[in-house]
Amino acid sequence: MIKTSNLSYAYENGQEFTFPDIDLDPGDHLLVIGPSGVGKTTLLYLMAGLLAPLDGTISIAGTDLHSLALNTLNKFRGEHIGLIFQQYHFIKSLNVSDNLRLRQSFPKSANDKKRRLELAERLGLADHLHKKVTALSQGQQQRLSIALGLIHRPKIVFADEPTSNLDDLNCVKVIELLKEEAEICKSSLLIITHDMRVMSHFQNQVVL
Ligand SMILES: Nc1ncnc2c1ncn2[C@@H]1O[C@H](COP(=O)(O)OP(=O)(O)OP(=O)(O)O)[C@@H](O)[C@H]1O
Repeated sequence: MIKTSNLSYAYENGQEFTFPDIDLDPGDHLLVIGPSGVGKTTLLYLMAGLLAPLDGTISIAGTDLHSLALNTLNKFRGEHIGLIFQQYHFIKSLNVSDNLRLRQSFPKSANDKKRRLELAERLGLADHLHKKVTALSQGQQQRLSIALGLIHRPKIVFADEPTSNLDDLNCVKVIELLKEEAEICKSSLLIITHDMRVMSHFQNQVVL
């Protein structure tokens, strides 16, 4: 499902990174761990096609990501990849429900209310659907970010520190939800973390 080969990246200031090869089958889970600043988020952005590699290749479901034209790449990402960002990407003028509905409508038009309610229920957001996103607590915003990454049932889920703002109870809930969703959708799951609470739940780990 995901295969990287000889990946490297350089920021404009000349800071360079080389990454170990990753080979993840459909339904597999992988944790990418390592100290702050080692390039974990950079690797995730490369695999999601948000950054272009200096060298090397990334293949997702047999498609060479960086051979795609920008429009096709955006459509491919929207359809197949679920991104759970460390920094939230919400439309601040919309409420929780409308943020989820907007994500459902891209790239294909879909308005699956049942799915929104089910996911909101499982993430403890059901009572907050009509709140502005700016009125949510940090933990609620993180759970909304997770819901936005999963709402369209992507084949691959990339999650960057999905539990960092969560208490122990919600941390376990989120890990279980990510695993359950991955199981139901046969999705591959790649999580970046340095949260010790997450590490014990996944055997397959790569250290950067
Ligand atoms: N847009 C950018 N321009 C220049 N340097 C950057 C940029 N983004 C990140 N970096 C630098 O690249 C390095 C790797 O950043 P990255 O966010 O990938 O690390 P990380 O392992 O995910 O860190 P953390 O665990 O703290 O989130 C850091 O030194 C960071 O300052």
